[in-house]
Amino acid sequence: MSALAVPDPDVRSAAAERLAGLATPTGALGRLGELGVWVAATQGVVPPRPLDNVRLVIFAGDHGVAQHGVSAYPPAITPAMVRTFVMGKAGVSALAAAHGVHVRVLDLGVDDDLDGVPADVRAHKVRRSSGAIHVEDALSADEAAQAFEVGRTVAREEIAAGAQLLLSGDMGIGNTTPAAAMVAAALGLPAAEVTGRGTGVDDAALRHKQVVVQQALDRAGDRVADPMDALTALSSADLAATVGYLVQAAESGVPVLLDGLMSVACALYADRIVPGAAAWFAAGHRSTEPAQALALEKLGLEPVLDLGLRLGEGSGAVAAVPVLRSAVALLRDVALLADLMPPEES
Ligand SMILES: O=C(O)c1ccc[n+]([C@@H]2O[C@H](COP(=O)([O-])O)[C@@H](O)[C@H]2O)c1
Ligand SMILES: Cc1cc2nc[nH]c2cc1C
Repeated sequence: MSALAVPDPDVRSAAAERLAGLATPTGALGRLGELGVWVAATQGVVPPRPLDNVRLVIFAGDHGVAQHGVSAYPPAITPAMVRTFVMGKAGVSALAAAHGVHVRVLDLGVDDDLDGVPADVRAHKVRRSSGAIHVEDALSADEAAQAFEVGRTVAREEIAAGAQLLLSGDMGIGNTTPAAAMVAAALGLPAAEVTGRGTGVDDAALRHKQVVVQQALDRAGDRVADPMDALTALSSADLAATVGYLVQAAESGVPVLLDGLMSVACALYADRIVPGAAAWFAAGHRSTEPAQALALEKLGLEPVLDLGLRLGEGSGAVAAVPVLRSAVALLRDVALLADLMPPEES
């Protein structure tokens, strides 16, 4: 792979200079100022263009581990929610409608034929459910590569549709278990430090979930040193596709707003596969999952929002879109102080 471009450093400097010259007190725009500079650098232009075409892809799949007491909800929720996204009635659908974000949902590994769901949603299925990671690999190496390529292709399609900002979302009962294992494997941490309550498991189920995550890590062993092998052992079709999507966005120089644990765990792997990819990512929100916080820290990303959200679906990323648009509006539309003041007598 050729070296990854970074967001334009000259444009970043020019944007920082414009920010410093706005008719606002120095530093008064706080994070909004920094975000505007980041968007300008990713676009390669000052002032940045308005983010009119923002596109979310929700990667859906089931997880064998969900049959083993790690979630507060049954796997049947996954296909039900895919149908709900298609109807535009999920939590993320309401947010996306409110904020003018285009939503696409893709089945990578839902354990259901999804009869009656539009063909484009079903066209990328890699397999029905992924392996139960504490006892078997999530995927074959070929399936991992196939899912990764689907993610890349989907990102290219979204970019061809004019995406100025891409968002990644997830749907899959049980997916906080593989995502936590992915983060533990990447950071060399034990299960106890990364495992969270997901959809809200009780104390006993949380302890069991920790054991399951540790079994998965022990089973995968040294293979986690290679990121694609780690995805084969510990992820799923939907998560491997998300990694490919994020890699392609970074390689295409399109900025990404990340969501909760699954999105950020996949960003960690995108940055392992293509070092420097994280420069193209911003964190939409802080989820309640400990592994998400650990992965964000490793990536050097500070979340825009901290609302106690743990919905997934891309909801935290969509909720942060108005903040990013605000940042762009300020850097575009505020006068320069120098234009308002008569030149100083020398
Ligand atoms: O985004 C997050 O950080 C997040 C945290 C907890 C739960 N979720 C969502 O809930 C589901 C996974 O939770 P669980 O308990 O089944 O592993 C999945 O559909 C996710 O979208 C998402
Ligand atoms: C209802 C429901 C909606 C979701 N959206 C993302 N994960 C979810 C899990 C459940 C249980």
